[in-house]
Amino acid sequence: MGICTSKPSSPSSPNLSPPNPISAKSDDNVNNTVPVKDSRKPQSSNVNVSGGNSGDADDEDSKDLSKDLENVKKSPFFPFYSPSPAHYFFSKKSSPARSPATGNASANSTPKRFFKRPFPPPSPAKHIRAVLARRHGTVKPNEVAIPEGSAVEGTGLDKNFGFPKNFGSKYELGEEVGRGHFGYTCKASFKKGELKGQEVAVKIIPKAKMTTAIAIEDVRREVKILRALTGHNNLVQFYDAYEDHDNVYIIMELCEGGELLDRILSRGGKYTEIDAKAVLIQILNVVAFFHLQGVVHRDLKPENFLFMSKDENSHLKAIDFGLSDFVKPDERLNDIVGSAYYVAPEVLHRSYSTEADVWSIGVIAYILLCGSRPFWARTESGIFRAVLKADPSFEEAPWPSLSSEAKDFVKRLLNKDPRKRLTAGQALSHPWIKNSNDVKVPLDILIFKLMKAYMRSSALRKAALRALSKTLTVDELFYLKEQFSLLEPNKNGTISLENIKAALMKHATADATKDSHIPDFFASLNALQHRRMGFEEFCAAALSVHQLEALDRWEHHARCAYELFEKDGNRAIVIEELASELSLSPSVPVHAVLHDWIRHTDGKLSFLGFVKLLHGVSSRNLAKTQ
Ligand SMILES: Nc1ncnc2c1ncn2[C@@H]1O[C@H](COP(=O)(O)OP(=O)(O)OP(=O)(O)O)[C@@H](O)[C@H]1O
Ligand SMILES: [Ca+2]
Ligand SMILES: [Ca+2]
Repeated sequence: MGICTSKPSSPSSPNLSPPNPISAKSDDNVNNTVPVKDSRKPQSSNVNVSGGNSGDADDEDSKDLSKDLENVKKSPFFPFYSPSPAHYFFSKKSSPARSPATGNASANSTPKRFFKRPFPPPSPAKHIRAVLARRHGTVKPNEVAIPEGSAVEGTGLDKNFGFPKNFGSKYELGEEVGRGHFGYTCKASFKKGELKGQEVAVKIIPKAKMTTAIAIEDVRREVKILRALTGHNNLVQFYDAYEDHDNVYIIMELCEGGELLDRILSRGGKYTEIDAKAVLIQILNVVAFFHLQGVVHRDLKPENFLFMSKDENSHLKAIDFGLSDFVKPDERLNDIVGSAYYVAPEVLHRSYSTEADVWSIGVIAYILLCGSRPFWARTESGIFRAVLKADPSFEEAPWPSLSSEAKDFVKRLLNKDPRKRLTAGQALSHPWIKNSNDVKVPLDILIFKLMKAYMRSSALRKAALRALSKTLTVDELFYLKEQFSLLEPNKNGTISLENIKAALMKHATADATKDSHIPDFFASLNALQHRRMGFEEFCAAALSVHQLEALDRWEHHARCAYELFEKDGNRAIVIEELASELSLSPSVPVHAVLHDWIRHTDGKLSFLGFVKLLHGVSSRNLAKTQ
């Protein structure tokens, strides 16, 4: 498409910056003992929440070590431990790491130190301690967090959910099939009527465990989101919710194939690329669906995906919306939620949205392909440090024998910058995935966010984006073509505001989206009311500059685009006019800020100005860079 002499290379080549081979970080106290916990045992006895303190938990696991080791020795999975690829390389910029030997800073002193013993395989993940502390109220350190059998009355909390109360008369409760931190799940069957004898799953959440308003709100939202999200093949089907004095009962379809975690373990940790892809396609599909509905799951982990049957090729279903929430396209959430091994860096920084789920899928993908966790430490704070600062290794077995596309895929999901991370829809368009059977790229909510920003941009920025869109490669265009066709253009290959509205209404289930975002979104596209958009303009509107910037060939893209912009778009502009094009507020010192954006020889936009313009500027972020 572009006129640059050298075409950008295919994105299938690994294109993320290599890990920083500056120094290795050894996690404090990591000795590779194995904190495997059995999720099937009642967990209240091993939940330790230090009174509302989400900070250092370094002592926490050590207490359980001997028990953990015992569990591991007994574990049938012990022989499958693979050598760990997860040694961490910290960047020069990272804060000094404590050396276990000296307790001193050692960030630059131990290049490429390897852990001597293998990492443990993935084990059931515990929730972040801050999550539990907020949900159970302040408890003393090392105390059992949940006051067993605490009275439902007298707490001052409203534990009425407004659900029907006749669970017992409709269902016959059967054996327990699974257990998590908040609830346990049993089989049940209809007592009478047409469906008599038909089996369902019932997640039972004891009201005694709902000791805070947040815990109660979580259950309300869990049911609300389950009700709102219906009709996806990879989502557990919700039937109804009941309550009585003691419990809430969530009735769902019964998944009889067990958790993805158990399947990973029973396979000895590793999946072939083909098998991993089959799992990841289903996960990405359903997560793209959540995101389009304005729902962020916030607790994606292998325990929260169930197979429908024991069959090898069984369908996978997402479960457990206990920590999920609605999020509007421009909104950022700030509560730290999830399970430590899977939590995204921006969640720990308390400013995140749907991209955080994609990070968790990156962690799952890493585990599927190599059998180890990308970010591991024996303590919660150690895991957090790794998530924030370490680059997972792609150098140890089996990574060298895996395809470069597989590695590129995982790296692009584990990009620490959420703006540069692929979305679920883009991940389904990645070269590693896109040619597999059963891949249908779903409508991506990112397209709408980007189009909204484009419609609000100045004519100059639109011209710059148009130039950049002409440098896109075949692989990048694949995703945009898929998205464009989902908006159902007319015969001339153009889309209107009506097409966009219709596509959103069709792909987003009404219930969920009413609560989230669609009405404001349409308002922002009003400028499209009297015209149609062709594919070329759509590419300019829906390309993500941040994501292109994450590629090795970004410089090339940008230079080519600037050449095109010089031919068709660049023009002489004075600083005041540029400031007004950018709608900068009068408080921005425009001469100081925009000085280098304009070429002094001819008064046109410089390369720097062009790149800045591509990113889109606001008075706020300009003020920040000052
Ligand atoms: N529909 C279902 N069919 C079969 N088993 C199920 C179903 N839903 C849940 N389970 C089983 O029950 C377990 C606990 O359910 P769930 O994950 O919803 O509980 P939780 O207490 O919220 O978990 P967590 O500790 O991860 O927050 C699951 O891991 C799974 O083994
Ligand atoms: Ca769960
Ligand atoms: Ca849960």
